[in-house]
Amino acid sequence: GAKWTYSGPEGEHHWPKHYPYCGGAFQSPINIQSELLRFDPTLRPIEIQNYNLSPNEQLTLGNNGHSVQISLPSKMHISSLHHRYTAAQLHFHWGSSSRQAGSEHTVNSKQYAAEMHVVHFNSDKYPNMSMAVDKSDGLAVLGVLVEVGEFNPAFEQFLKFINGIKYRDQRVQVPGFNIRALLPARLDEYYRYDGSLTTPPCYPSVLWTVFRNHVTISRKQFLALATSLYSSHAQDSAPVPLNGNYRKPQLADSRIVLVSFKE
Ligand SMILES: NS(=O)(=O)c1cc(-c2ccccc2)cc(-c2ccccc2)c1
Ligand SMILES: [Zn+2]
Repeated sequence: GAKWTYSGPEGEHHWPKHYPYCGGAFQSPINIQSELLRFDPTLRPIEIQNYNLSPNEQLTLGNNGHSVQISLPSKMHISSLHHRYTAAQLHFHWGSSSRQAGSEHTVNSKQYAAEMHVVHFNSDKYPNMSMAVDKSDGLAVLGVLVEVGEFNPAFEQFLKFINGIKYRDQRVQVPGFNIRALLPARLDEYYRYDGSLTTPPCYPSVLWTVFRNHVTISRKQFLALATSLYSSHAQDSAPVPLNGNYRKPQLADSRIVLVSFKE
């Protein structure tokens, strides 16, 4: 589709011109505020299958010009929702070296350094991601808030290859690793709401699960993420740094955010 960016004339305020859903309802991300929360005792712990990948498996690590993403094998899935949601890819949103705040979801207006999204599609009802992406029950995304702190060995499993994908459309193969280790310890504590893709075309097709607990990466790891990549192609004369790739919180309207935990 048409180009879109996170700032300037193709920035998020202009997205609805080419992508009407971006100006519609049920948009993500949102500011998760205490006043919006409602405890829901039916929210079960997230159960994931086959996230522990062998190093013999190869994953594609790529720079799509808007984020760094890792393709995921279809044996990985979420088994605790009403339908099976099969993993497709994971990617990140982050700030910059001068602004260490780049998460999409905020919690009581606190913006974290970065955010990871593990994208899954409803494989019970749709044959592939493309058929699921614009359906109201099509996608389930696991959101993980990332703070700068302790070094994270799991993040290092792909960050160590990031200089191989500096430019748009570059891809490298990396050995599989335990994707579960990228998630917080507790999969039973999370925020839940109906929302959208946070990038164009902004389809309102995402069941959002944002874990209550953040993970940490070291400052050096954050800088690797925030300063290694360009959104421009290798041959482009003017390299455009890739950072600040987060959409700002959208109006929650009358949406309630369900929580799986009491206090
Ligand atoms: N941020 S997100 O989770 O809502 C999201 C989901 C998907 C997505 C991926 C596969 C199937 C369907 C949707 C793609 C992106 C994306 C990020 C950067 C550049 C372009 C697209 C972002
Ligand atoms: Zn995302």
